[in-house]
Amino acid sequence: MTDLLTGPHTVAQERRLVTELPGPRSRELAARRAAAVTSAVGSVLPVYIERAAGGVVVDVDGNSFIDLGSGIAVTNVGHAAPEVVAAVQAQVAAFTHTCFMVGPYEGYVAVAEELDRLTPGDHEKRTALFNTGAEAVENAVKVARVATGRSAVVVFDHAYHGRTNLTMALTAKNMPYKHGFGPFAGEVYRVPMSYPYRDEPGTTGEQAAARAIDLIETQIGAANVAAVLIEPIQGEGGFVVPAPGFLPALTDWCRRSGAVFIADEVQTGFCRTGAWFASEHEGVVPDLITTAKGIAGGMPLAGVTGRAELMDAVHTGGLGGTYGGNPVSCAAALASIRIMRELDLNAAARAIEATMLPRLRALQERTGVVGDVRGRGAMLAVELVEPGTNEPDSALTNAISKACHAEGVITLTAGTHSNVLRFLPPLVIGQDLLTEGLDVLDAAFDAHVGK
Ligand SMILES: Cc1ncc(COP(=O)(O)O)c(CNCCCC(=O)O)c1O
Repeated sequence: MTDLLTGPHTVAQERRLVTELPGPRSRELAARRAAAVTSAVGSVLPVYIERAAGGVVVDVDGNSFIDLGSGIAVTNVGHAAPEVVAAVQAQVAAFTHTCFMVGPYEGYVAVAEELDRLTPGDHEKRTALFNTGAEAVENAVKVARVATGRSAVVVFDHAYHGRTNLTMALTAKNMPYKHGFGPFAGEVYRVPMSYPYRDEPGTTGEQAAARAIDLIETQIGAANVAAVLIEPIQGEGGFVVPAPGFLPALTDWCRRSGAVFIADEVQTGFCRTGAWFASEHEGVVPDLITTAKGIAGGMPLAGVTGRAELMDAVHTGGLGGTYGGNPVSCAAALASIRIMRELDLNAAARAIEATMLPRLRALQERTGVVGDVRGRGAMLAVELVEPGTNEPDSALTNAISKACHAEGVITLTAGTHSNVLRFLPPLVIGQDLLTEGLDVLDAAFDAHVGK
């Protein structure tokens, strides 16, 4: 566990509340927001942020929060990591944008070399860079369709892949992501996920895969499948870790049927789960892999990396976009990857798991409302249910999450039934700060369970 980030913190690594929440300046900003920003965009916290570093976020009224959300699995290297800041400052002063499709630059190539090197598999790879996870997923599907000449895309229950038209079609949960935004893109087919907590007890990964494959073969036709797209650990769907054997069985089927296996590692990538990519935990080598979030220390960057013969099957000019692989984001990514390597943030994520899992399991023992504890590395979750049942308890989940916010700890929820508390701390968070955050979580459970 690294206590020291990558240089002196610009913000004290402490939880400290100095006003009521929200404080006066946050309240002023909330009033301005109501008059300027659509209510269609929500926010989890009632406060407005002024600065952040390491594992701490400070609001405009001087309140310091322990961050167990990392801006939804983005600031893996910590907020405002000094090396990232320095790299961004140098690049932004050199040039901010040329459009790689107009005037190419080394940073894009260097990030592509890193992604080709770091992603699973020792085959020849190629990369294309974009801005957001949804954009990466959209383009991975484009590549798979051109490379196979097929159109069907197979996705899973509880999946989340983005908010664009195609990625809404790929995403499972209706509210808030899809409701009212149809019609959605066609040729998208959903099959059951391996969800050990909610599957028939004892269902193996192989059995769950056979269930999905039977539906693919009987209702879609293997020869029509361009891609099977899956998150190795489902993120917004509730940190669902498939049973061992599920992912390898799906990749084997893809190899046999000529479909492209796409791993969506937007949320699981870049040391988050204790490996560079979550696919590695089961020895899975994706044909294509999408990345974003943790790649660039908070700067917007996303990528599709995959087998050279698949990526290069697309005609020149078929992939691109104005900002894809922005040079400032690429500089941030190269600095972030250097931090991950030099600080061994894979080991840091595994150390976070070793600290957190016993505490989460103790909550399960003590409270009777934790139906499941799951995840890998620093991507962990508890699924909350009514005592003695597996009935989702979204109200309790929301109450506990908000109670943590009120005590200066940022937590996030997830799940198809909104009954999952998920934890995504920066991988560089100090042990003491993490432990203090878990103490606040314990107290929130005590204050709300059984009430
Ligand atoms: C696996 C996986 N694929 C794709 C995406 C989409 O990435 P973008 O960068 O948000 O487009 C995500 C983004 N997850 C957080 C969405 C938050 C929200 O919009 O409410 C993901 O987790």
